[in-house]
Amino acid sequence: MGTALIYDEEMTRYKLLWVDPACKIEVPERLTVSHEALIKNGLADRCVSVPVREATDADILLVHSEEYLEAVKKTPYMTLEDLKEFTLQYGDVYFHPNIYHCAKLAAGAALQLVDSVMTGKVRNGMALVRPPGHHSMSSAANGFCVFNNVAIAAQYAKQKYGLKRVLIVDWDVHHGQGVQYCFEDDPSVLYFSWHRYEHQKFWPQLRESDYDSVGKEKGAGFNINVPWNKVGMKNSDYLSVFCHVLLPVAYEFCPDLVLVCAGFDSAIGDPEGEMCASPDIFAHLTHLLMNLAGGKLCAVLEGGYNLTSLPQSVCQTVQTLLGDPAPRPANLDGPCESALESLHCVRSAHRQYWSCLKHAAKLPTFEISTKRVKLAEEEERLEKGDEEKSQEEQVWPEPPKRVTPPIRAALVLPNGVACPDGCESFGASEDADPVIVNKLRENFVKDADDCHALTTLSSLISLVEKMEKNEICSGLALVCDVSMAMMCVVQHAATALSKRLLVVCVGDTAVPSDDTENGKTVLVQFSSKESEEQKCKYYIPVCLKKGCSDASGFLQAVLGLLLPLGYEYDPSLVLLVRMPDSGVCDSVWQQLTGLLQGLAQGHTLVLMQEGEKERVAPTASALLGDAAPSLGQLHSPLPEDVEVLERLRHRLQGDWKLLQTTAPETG
Ligand SMILES: CC(O)(O)CCCCCNCCCN
Ligand SMILES: [Zn+2]
Repeated sequence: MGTALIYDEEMTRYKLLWVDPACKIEVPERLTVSHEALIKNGLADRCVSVPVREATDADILLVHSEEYLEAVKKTPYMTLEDLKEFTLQYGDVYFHPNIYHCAKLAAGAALQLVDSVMTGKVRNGMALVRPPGHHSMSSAANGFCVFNNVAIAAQYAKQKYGLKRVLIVDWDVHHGQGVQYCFEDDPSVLYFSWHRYEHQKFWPQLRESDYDSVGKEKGAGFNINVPWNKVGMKNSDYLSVFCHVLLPVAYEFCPDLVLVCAGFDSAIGDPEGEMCASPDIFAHLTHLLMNLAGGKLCAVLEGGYNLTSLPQSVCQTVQTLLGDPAPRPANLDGPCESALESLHCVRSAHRQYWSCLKHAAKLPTFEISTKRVKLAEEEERLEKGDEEKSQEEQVWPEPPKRVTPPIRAALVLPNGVACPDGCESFGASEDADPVIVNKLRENFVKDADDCHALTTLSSLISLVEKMEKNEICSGLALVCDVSMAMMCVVQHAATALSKRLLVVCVGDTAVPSDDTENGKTVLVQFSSKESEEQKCKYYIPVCLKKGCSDASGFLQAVLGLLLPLGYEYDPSLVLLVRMPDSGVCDSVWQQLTGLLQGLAQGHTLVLMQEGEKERVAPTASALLGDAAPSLGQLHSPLPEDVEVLERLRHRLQGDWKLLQTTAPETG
């Protein structure tokens, strides 16, 4: 299934008609440069073009009051003076004779997107709209927003499709208070937002935008606010919050649909956000959400005011929705202290609502609050000092071209095992390097005349070579001895490949720990066997009580440990090894295979035992980028597993900064 793109140039036909410094950044060009970039990069014509429609009164009344709608209906007939007068009652927003029409199209576009995804016409999609929506409230326009496009879409989806749970992810740099107010007592809609806050000094300066607004009554726990109390947040800060807050909770919530308030003012260069995250981070944020809700994801444009980073970020998002592997994340150096404090506060505030956070460190409330006040005062003084600090022009490299290899998935299968559609069957190329073959023979093939093992291994080696050259994206091999094949690839990667290898071993087996000494290989093993304590930074045994058979424990380990560590390590190849007795179920296996493709530009090589041929089809579908099946609502992870995870994170966070979830204790 494809990706929908919804855009109509009618939404560019309104603009600010008078002087208002607060609103001058919200210009029609935001939409035109974004759409033109999608065309220029050949992404628009890879999408399914879906037309906009006007939201009906009934649609709008799902969120807004009748009096507000009636008032807005009058604006097309107002004089300039009346429009100015009408605008005065709201904050940081402007009206125009054509904005009501455009606001109906923006909301209607979001609804068209929901229909396209929910009816299975497409898998996911993006709506390029203006005016934005997430600040508008039941009876008020606010922050460039007239109707709350995404809130209307959530109510519409629940009503029309009987959805039980909708996740709204708001990665815009402003707090979508309109969305929060709409759903704060509603446990069927989980609203997640990060936003520039600076201890309530940044617009809209609301007390209820802080981390302790967790939702009300039945909705308690279903509103997650991550305040950024400093500007300059980077890719590491964003990924940390996804791995340690949003994703664990989102998987536990198990939404039927994911809506994204896709604001790109959280990217570098934006005058509003003043953050430093690069546009390609949105490829990863999108990728990390694409295995929720069976891949049903609707992204609706909110903010984004830098006309260079906005189109770049939009292209990164759409290209990922189309299934292209994400670029390797630029050097991730761990979250900053302010982000860690926010992370700690949010996890602590939600401990009581989400079992994945149950063991999150508590907030020593007294100490943290006084520390925060001290920090804020300190910042106040500094702020005074550099009042005149103008926003220096930020520059950043053009996001890397994301070329998809001609072969998406290559499979090395024994005779008689069918190769699923979309995959290429891969055999040892005749020109297998004789030197390598001989070395294999010596090192790995026990009885030298076992030509079957030899051909399989040489196929593996040439497969790895072709992945290295980006001729093949991912691979899957059924081998007679998984451990031996793993050693062979580890050995080859350590010597022949110049880059880093991440080995993810699912299930018990002896692993080549000596090879992890050279820092070229990190090996993470999930099993149920307590392994002898390894002090090595590069061999990480994750011992789970029920091994990989307990979905929630295993998934929390993947989200909270494997992913952050994998992102920080930034391998050029991921080797995913499934042991015969791993006990991992297909849907968890597919989630893992899907999530890991955010690393190494999707270069994932899967090794499985020959006997597991019924695993070939589900694994191949994950390698082809199909969304993994939903895991269902996850029960609490076993306390022992959460304990193991917390201890491991604590032990490793000195070496792996993205594993941190609390600010280092300051003296
Ligand atoms: C969709 C959105 O969240 O991007 C809207 C942001 C509104 C910002 C209002 N204040 C602007 C102050 C100008 N320096
Ligand atoms: Zn914004």
